[in-house]
Amino acid sequence: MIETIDFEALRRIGLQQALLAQSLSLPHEAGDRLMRITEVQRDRFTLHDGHQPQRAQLWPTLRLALQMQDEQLVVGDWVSVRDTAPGESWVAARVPPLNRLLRRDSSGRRQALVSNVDSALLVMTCGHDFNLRRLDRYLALVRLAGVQPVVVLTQADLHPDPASRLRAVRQHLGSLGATVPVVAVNGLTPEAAEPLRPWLSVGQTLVLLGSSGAGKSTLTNTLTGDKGQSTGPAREGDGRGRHTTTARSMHWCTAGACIIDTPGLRGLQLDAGGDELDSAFDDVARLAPNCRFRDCEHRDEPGCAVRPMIAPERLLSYQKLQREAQRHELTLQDRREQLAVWKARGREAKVAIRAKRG
Ligand SMILES: Nc1nc2c(ncn2[C@@H]2O[C@H](COP(=O)(O)OP(=O)(O)OP(=O)(O)O)[C@@H](O)[C@H]2O)c(=O)[nH]1
Ligand SMILES: [Zn+2]
Repeated sequence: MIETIDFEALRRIGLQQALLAQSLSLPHEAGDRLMRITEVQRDRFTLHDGHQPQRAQLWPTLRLALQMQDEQLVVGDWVSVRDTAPGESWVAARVPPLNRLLRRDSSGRRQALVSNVDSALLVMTCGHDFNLRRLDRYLALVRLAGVQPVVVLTQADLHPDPASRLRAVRQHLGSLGATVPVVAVNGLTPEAAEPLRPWLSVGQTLVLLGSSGAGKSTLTNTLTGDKGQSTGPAREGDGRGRHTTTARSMHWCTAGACIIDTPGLRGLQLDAGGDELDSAFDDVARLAPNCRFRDCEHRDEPGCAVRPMIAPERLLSYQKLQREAQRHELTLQDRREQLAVWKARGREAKVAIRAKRG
């Protein structure tokens, strides 16, 4: 692929050295091109090469490989695209992503949301949508993937005292606050971009997460100058792009960054076991070894080192998510045990058949 690569153009839409290096070891044919997925419609994709968008379908071998690994291609993935005829293009291989936001769907299966992102804007309003427990859930989702979170409180213009909301979030986050910036904006005005500058420069990729009505699309439209995603970073917009958020899609900020808008995630379930969750709640987990009792649940035990240091709401979030993680681990354990039983039965059956045949 290297001979046809326009690195500058790809860098503008988020390509990093590490991904480029990975792409070189993919199986490829002459003429394959490196592109980024900007939208997914089942087995059809919209892709971009930094100059223009293009459509492609999923190459059958790749479809099979993904199916076998229970994986999906998502917005943000880098892929190689192969043309077999004019107007007939295929996604032939995926560059292993640097990171992915993962959740579990209602049947407990792992589902990727987006990949290869640098930062995640956790969007909620200063008003009715303000919810610290939900914020903790999103925060864990993002920290589990090693992605930089930024809390964005929208509708600051409608709230009598947005500064009090900022304070509430900072208090809630406690020691974690040092690594999680919190800003309040009016998403309808261009000034909303100001406090977000550090995450908006060329080559960066950010994703917007939050419930429906939190102001994600409004912020996207403001940051992209309402250009919409069909136009791409190198061309001027025609204003057609305004979308309703029913699917994830990548857009281009006027300041240069790539931005992925997502629909609200109702009933978000994390894809993490207890230990992984501890790493996402390191503010809590770090203190736990100092509790008097090794199995302290940080509720009303004497000598608890966690409770005095962590905001009560955040501790509740941690305990709730830990319970979910443990249930998830149990389900996985059940499945493994079930599988072992089936395998054993299969072996017994084979033995019985052989014995019968003599
Ligand atoms: N006054 C004011 N209104 C805002 C602000 N941000 C969003 N709104 C309004 O709030 C409503 C919801 O905003 P959206 O951007 O559609 O919310 P969303 O998060 O994209 O919602 P979904 O697309 O359903 O996921 C819209 O009517 C916006 O105009 C803001 O900062 N100030
Ligand atoms: Zn404790």
